Amino acid sequence: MPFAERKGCEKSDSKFCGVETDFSDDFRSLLSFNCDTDHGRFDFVLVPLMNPSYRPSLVEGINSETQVLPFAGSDLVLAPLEWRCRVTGKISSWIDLDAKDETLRLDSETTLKQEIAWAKHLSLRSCLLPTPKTTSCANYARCVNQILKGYTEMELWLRIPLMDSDSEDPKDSWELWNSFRLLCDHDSSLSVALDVQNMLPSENALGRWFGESVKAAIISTQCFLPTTQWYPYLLKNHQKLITRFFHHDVQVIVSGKPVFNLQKDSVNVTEGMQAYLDYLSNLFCKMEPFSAQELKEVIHRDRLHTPLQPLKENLEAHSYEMIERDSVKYTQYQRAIAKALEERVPNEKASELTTVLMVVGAGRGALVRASLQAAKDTGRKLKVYAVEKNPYAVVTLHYMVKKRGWEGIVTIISCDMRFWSAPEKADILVSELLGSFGDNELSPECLDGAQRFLKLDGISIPSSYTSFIQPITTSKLYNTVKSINSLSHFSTAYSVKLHSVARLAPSQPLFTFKHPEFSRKPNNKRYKNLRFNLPSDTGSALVHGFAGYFETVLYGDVHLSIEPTTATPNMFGWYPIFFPLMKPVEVHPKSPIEAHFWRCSDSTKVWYEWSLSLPTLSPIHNPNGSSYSMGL
Ligand SMILES: C[S@@+](CC[C@H](N)C(=O)[O-])C[C@H]1O[C@@H](n2cnc3c(N)ncnc32)[C@H](O)[C@@H]1O
Repeated sequence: MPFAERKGCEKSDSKFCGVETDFSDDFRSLLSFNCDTDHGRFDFVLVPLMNPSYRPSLVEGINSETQVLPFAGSDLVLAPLEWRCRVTGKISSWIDLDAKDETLRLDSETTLKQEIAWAKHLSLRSCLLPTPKTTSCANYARCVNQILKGYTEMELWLRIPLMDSDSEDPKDSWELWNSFRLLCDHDSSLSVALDVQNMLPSENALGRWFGESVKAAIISTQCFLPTTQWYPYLLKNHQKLITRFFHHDVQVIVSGKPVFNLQKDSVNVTEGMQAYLDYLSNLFCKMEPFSAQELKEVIHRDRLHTPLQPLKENLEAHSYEMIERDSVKYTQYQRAIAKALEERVPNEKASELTTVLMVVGAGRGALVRASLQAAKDTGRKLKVYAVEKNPYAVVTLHYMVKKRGWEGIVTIISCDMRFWSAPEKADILVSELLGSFGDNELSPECLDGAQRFLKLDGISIPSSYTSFIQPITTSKLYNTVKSINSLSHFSTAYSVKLHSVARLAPSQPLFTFKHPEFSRKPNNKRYKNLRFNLPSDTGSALVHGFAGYFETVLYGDVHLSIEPTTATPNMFGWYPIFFPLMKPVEVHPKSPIEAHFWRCSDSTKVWYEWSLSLPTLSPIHNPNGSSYSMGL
């Protein structure tokens, strides 16, 4: 029974828990014993499909018609759905396709192909491939790659130890995974099953895996300690790790013999294993339930969206609806406007002076409302111009002004702010033309046009904004872009609610724009190169691209941010932006990443170009905005 359906664990998404078992030729009993009876209630078994003593070279006449391969029972012992949902096939762990011994190598290849063919016959959803014996695993990868290219319905999980603790000279096991998946050209049906042992790598080394395609975590019973009642429990770091796996839809599989809970008289092995499952269920139940907002957003995780272009295209009603739902944004704007009003008009002049405030890009009027509320709260007199170029949003603006009786205070201007001849100058210019990357909805170009009608000592809200970038591992997004099968999609930026990512180094500021900028001729072209160093205990990692964020100073100390370390709490209106790399780049400890970003423009459009110069050179992405640009 999935965790989510267990009593007390009623959460939105179900997580499954499996158990690793030995080979048995009585498959029916094995499954019932581990999944269906009071002895065990696991969701699925990870089990060898073939008798482990089998070696093709030792069997005479294997190809003759009378020879039966030593698989566990016939396909009839389980119903098709049981095979599919309750069994993950474990490919024989003795196989070594890169062995020097030719007989072993050929036996391994034959067995791998036979077992996969059987798993395919049974329509299994997934099979576990044994850990490569060494990093030199080209022949193993070649055979797996042939399988992947021939049959895409089944997932193959490569078993990788989270930490190589056996050898005297421990290697970074991530390298093993990386060699294998590079040889298989990032095939999306190839994933990782991580073996979790007692020793855990550093937090940064662990973090890398959350950007990789990890489908299962196999946790050894040796990781558990006994409570005073001899029930198994995990230490804090293991608890944290397993909870993180739950958050990332990783299936947990318990492996090994039960070590605790053995003092009961009638205890048998599976009752002991049930105690581990109970512990994991409790851990699952202890997770914070999703908030209403998180629940709504789950389906957007790792989904690539085309960033909005509110200047070139008129936003539709549902886009305004989404934008206006984020009440935190408007509260912050209201606070910033209140501050600006108080600074502009001293208390003693509050009843005499009228502040001229222009909301440029007024949309359906939410910032007009926030401005009037700020005026009411501070006791300041206000005259408002609402400038909007989308004629359909203007319809709603008129409706709102009429309904609220604001005709004497609010003037609606249906016009592009860059071309409007204002009848007077403004004290305060309020706008929200910000994209996930700050300037990517062309706020700089629009506000350069609008500052003509701002008084020389006038205030712009926002007063500045800065974009940030950060190198990330995200095999999921990389594979999504790759599946579109066109190089131009690697030269495009996407807005995306990042979930399956590893943030490899702290983000750094990229481009800043300040408003107003009366002192010089506006130049909104930018170029910057940034160096990122991975923390020394991360190990190596693969960079699939850059996550982009923005931070803005609305006024004084009132900020908005989507940069993860300074993010405005409970604000959900913007997802980060993602700049992919055509070819993911391997980064090693102590070798920095050097990224170059350009903001370019011509008379009709603005676009970004990006490239790497370290650790290797990459092509310059999106030259001349050929794949992705923002229309002026
Ligand atoms: C992101 S929406 C924000 C709407 C509203 N201010 C809010 O916060 O709810 C940006 C709005 O600015 C408008 N806009 C963009 N560029 C403009 C321009 N150059 N002149 C006038 N309006 C513009 C768009 O049509 C859109 O309604």
